[in-house]
Amino acid sequence: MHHLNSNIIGQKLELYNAEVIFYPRLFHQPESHQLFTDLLNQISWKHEPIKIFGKSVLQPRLTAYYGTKAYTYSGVTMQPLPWNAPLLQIKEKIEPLVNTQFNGVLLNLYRDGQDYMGWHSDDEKELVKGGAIASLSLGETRRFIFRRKDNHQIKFELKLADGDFLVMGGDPQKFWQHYVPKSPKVTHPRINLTFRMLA
Ligand SMILES: O=C(O)CCC(=O)C(=O)O
Ligand SMILES: [Fe+2]
Repeated sequence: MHHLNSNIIGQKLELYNAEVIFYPRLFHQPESHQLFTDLLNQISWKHEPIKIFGKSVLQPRLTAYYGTKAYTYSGVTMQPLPWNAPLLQIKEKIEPLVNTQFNGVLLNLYRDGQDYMGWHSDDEKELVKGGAIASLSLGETRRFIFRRKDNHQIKFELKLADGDFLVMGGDPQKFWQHYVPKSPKVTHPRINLTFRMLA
């Protein structure tokens, strides 16, 4: 059990050398549903390319980036759009909980189970070292899997459902990667937001 600056209690996950705290259903209905709809309508969703081994490839999901600092992610520099109302609504709830201030948020829209995110660590050099990454999931439940970088057989799986909140602190990105696999049976969309602190 982990107690952070409020009476909301999260579960600390037992991941080697990582500080990952899970808050199931931090947001619930009707607020989570209202946020999902507002984000779907008010975020400027784009189908953007990334660079893989120097080649430009469309990402298998829609994305957006908001905040106050530019962010280079998978070889592409994103200029932030200014915070909007639903993002501020979320930011104001999570910042006291995580006891930190975020200046950027990356949004992913998984339109259905064909959309996914490949294995990666969030270790871009412009992220503040040791800064937490705070992830909120809305809409459809999707699998979220960690694996150790030094032994890909060691895995840890979560199902991230509507309103679930996950804080990756300490240095999980150094020892672990994570991904959101395809889920062919899923037909409904999911939105994920990862709040970040950029130097
Ligand atoms: O959709 C998710 O839960 C993960 C998103 C993620 O890993 C990222 O944006 O870096
Ligand atoms: Fe990530």
